[in-house]
Amino acid sequence: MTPVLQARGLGKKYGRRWALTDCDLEVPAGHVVGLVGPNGAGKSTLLNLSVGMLTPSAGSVEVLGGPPGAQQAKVGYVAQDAPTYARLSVADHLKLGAKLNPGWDHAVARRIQRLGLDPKQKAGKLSGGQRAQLALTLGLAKRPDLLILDEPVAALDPLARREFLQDLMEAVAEQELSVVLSSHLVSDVERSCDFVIVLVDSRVQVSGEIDTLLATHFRLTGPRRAAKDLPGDQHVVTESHTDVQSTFLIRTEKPILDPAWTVTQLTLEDLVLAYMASSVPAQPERPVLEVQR
Ligand SMILES: Nc1ncnc2c1ncn2[C@@H]1O[C@H](COP(=O)(O)OP(=O)(O)OP(=O)(O)O)[C@@H](O)[C@H]1O
Repeated sequence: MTPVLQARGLGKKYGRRWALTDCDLEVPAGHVVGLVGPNGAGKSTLLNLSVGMLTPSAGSVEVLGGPPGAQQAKVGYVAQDAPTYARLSVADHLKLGAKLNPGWDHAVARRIQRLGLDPKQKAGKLSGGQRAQLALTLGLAKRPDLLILDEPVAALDPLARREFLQDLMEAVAEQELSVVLSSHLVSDVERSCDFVIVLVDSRVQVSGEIDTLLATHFRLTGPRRAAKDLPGDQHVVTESHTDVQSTFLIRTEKPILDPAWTVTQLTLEDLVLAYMASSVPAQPERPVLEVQR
């Protein structure tokens, strides 16, 4: 099956600064993909490259098997600022969407009603969260094969955020939709995604199906030992030591046989934070990934 998103050596620089570097990715169809990373990591840059709003400075990206922008009817994109037409009413947006998109889902009006949005209200007069709801609803109603959402729930209140992510998961199950959504909240990704891409400081640190990643990453705690003395199949993501004890977060496909270790399973949050910590030395002022429940 054609991957919905495939990047090879993809990079983008603004002036002299790389916002995305050496990005190799393959995202299979049928997933809700969480693109997670702190502010300024390069998430929007990757998404904008994927929809053809930016051109790469290096490498290439394919969307649904073709160049970005070639299959506009099949790709839905909601940018970070939830763009809408300020002077058009909510109802006008639905009419316009129906005219422009052959596969338009006319049941969308019910969702607008459920959200309590007044069809006569001009989009410019909606609150930030309401505007985001409108933009996301239009994105879903287009019934694309791939929906790309940049920080889709950032402006929503906690209940609306939960409901939207639930709607998204239902749409994926019903419409054979694939979704790539960016977030700096691990909890959003934990709740709604089954595939994760961790992007830190312009580089993809790890990507894959969440179940597979959690089944191959472990925390080992035991008597002090150097990383070089671990078996070759155990890739160290992070390590910390006291005088007598070592803790490693490792990735391995093989069973851990050494009885000296206490082996602990990781949560997604543990895994994401470990890859973030492994990417750069700690700096007090650097932005951190929010963990919010
Ligand atoms: N148009 C631009 N011109 C110059 N630099 C830019 C531009 N857009 C983004 N950048 C820089 O590229 C880097 C990555 O930005 P990007 O917006 O992709 O990050 P992000 O992960 O989406 O961040 P956030 O979570 O804050 O939205 C940042 O250092 C940012 O300052």
